[in-house]
Amino acid sequence: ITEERRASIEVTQEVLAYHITAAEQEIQALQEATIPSAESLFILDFHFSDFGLPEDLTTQATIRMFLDLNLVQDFNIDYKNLCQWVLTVRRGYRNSVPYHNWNHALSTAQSMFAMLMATDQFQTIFSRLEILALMIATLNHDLDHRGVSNSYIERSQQPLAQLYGHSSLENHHYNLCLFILNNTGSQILSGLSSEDHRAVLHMIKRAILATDLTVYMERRKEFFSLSKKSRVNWKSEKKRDLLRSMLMTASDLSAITKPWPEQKRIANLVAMEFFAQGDKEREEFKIKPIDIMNRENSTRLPCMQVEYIDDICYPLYKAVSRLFDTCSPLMNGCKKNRENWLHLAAEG
Ligand SMILES: CCCOc1ccc(S(=O)(=O)N2CCN(C)CC2)cc1-c1nc(CC)cc(=O)[nH]1
Repeated sequence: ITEERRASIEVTQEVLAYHITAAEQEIQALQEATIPSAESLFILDFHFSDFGLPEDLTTQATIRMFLDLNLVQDFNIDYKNLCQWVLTVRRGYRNSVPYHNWNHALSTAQSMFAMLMATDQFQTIFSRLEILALMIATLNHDLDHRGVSNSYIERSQQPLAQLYGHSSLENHHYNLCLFILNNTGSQILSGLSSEDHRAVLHMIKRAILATDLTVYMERRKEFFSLSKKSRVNWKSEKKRDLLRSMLMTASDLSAITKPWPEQKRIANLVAMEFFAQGDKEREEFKIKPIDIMNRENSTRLPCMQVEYIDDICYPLYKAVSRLFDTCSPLMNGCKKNRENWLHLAAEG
């Protein structure tokens, strides 16, 4: 694309970065708040739901995760910068989008937190830097999501498609993540050596790009065969990169593992977003939207969910549980929801 096109998109990102920087008194309030314990916030539970959690407690829960993973002291993170960073990341999400909003980001980060805290092996497999990268990546992985898929963006020739080509959304999410990390007042990585700083940014980028489902589908075969081995040598960076990517997807899709009332509620938000995109495609491109985005197919939603579980979700949770049995609640929750959706599909 032309230079001025690139420049104008960069300006848009600058303007966006300015608008999402948190307000001073908000930072003050979070900084002075007494952060509740992980137990009182239920953030150690695989069945955690942030439904009904007041906004200010969602940011406090995020701080609690960083504190309990010892990331604040391990990386000398300035506490005020951490507060500003969390509030700015939260503002980076669009609350006008039904599903891909701050609640999804928090839930994704909490699923990663629950897996890391439940599984002693992760404490030995992953370095402190890798754990920092996973927590930053889960919170930032859908920043500024517009509620439409890559294919829509690429088809509508939106600036993001011209700027990034494929995985356009995930590249945008990473670029905003980088913007916020470089923003004065939210530079939580300023205490890292330049070598650690470069390494953690590389891992954050890899982790955010891994949340593109097409990337997951390409790489999962190798992970599934790893999961059938009796022992895995996680010393290899390549294997750990693959594991980090798979755990990103397991966290990203974790709504499918939640107790039925929560899964039902979330699925309706996902459907709202998909159907809204379908409506846009119908009027903008005069095309019939694909099945899952076609509002007329809402009766087919239960069997779409069964397919989604069989094709995308369950195989992943089965492989993760085979390697790390402490994560089996995710597989069991997913299996239970398959029965729930199948029951609804049968009612028809
Ligand atoms: C609930 C409304 C219908 O929801 C779906 C319908 C179909 C499929 S799909 O597996 O066929 N497939 C996925 C990859 N796309 C590129 C093509 C379509 C997935 C979902 C779904 N996705 C998410 C993740 C956002 C969460 C969720 O609960 N359900």
